[in-house]
Amino acid sequence: MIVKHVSDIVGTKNEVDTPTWDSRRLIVRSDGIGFSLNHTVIKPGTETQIWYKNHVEAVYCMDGEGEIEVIGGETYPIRPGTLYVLNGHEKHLLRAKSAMTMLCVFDPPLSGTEVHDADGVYPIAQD
Ligand SMILES: CC(=O)NCC[C@H](N)C(=O)O
Repeated sequence: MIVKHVSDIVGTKNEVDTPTWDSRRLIVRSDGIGFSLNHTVIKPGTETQIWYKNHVEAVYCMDGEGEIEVIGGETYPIRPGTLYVLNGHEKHLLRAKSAMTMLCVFDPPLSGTEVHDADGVYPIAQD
């Protein structure tokens, strides 16, 4: 059994704070359970280009408002209760009108320290 509190993660290498989002990696690859889970805050007034070509990500919005634009596709509003799953590895733009608190699940799991590369991609974790 694994029990953690987000305060155990804040300020460690498994909190990744970028100009557009702050991600607390609650469950990581080394936990050995086959997926990872982040508590992520998307900063208000930001836009982030993302492409999880190596992962499937499920995102559940718990607070805040914004939108996701699939590049070459549709734009969907995000509000508390919205779930989206990037099961087609869609390139997208994530925009936050207000601070959005998101629960993010990744398969395969993140090692915990990943940041986006220039294309918005995370590598496949090796450690
Ligand atoms: C919702 C989203 O994709 N945010 C970008 C950060 C990422 N999900 C993470 O928490 O590592």
